[in-house]
Amino acid sequence: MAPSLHPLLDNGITKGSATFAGGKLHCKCKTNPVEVTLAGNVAHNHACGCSKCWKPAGALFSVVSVIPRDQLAVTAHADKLSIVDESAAIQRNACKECGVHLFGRIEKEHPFKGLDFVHVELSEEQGWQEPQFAAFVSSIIEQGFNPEGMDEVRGKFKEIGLETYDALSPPLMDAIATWTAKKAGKL
Ligand SMILES: N[C@@H](CCC(=O)N[C@@H](CS)C(=O)NCC(=O)O)C(=O)O
Ligand SMILES: [Zn+2]
Ligand SMILES: [Zn+2]
Repeated sequence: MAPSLHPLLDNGITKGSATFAGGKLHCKCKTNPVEVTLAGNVAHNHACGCSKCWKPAGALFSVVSVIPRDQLAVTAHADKLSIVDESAAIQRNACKECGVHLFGRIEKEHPFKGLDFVHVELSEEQGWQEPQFAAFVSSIIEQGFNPEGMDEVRGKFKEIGLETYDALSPPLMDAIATWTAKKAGKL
């Protein structure tokens, strides 16, 4: 059987809505779930194969996107959140009970500072921006995926119309490099 990329990818992609105004994310706790309210749609939604982004059980990839941090509020049970790895650029806030990551925030100087990372599958609302590309695809091997299966994985992304990259997409890599060049006074 073909491996599951992610439930939001395995059966093709559902397009988001241009007029969608946001909604709520919940962790998977049956009682007292952590609630995060997003006051707008997300951007740069993509599949990520890296080892740090939260994935649902059985999925090879995370589906992760960004939203300006001033459009994100923890609206219930914030006390259940804890930062997974304080030393990472992205401080991923996970529910201590169910392990779901509710949001990732960048506090240090970084090209994406000001944006929070979120997983729209934690919402029941429809209309979130659909995944646009697949990032850090080769990183799934680091987590034990058989390298011989990579053609199949990249082929599945191609079938659903997503480009695959082993870092971020070229526009995002260019944005990072531009930020770095400006910081160093080269641009
Ligand atoms: N191969 C590495 C890649 C990790 C990585 O660089 N992840 C990217 C995409 S989420 C990143 O920007 N990480 C910053 C962070 O996790 O703070 C892994 O799988 O752990
Ligand atoms: Zn939870
Ligand atoms: Zn990642």
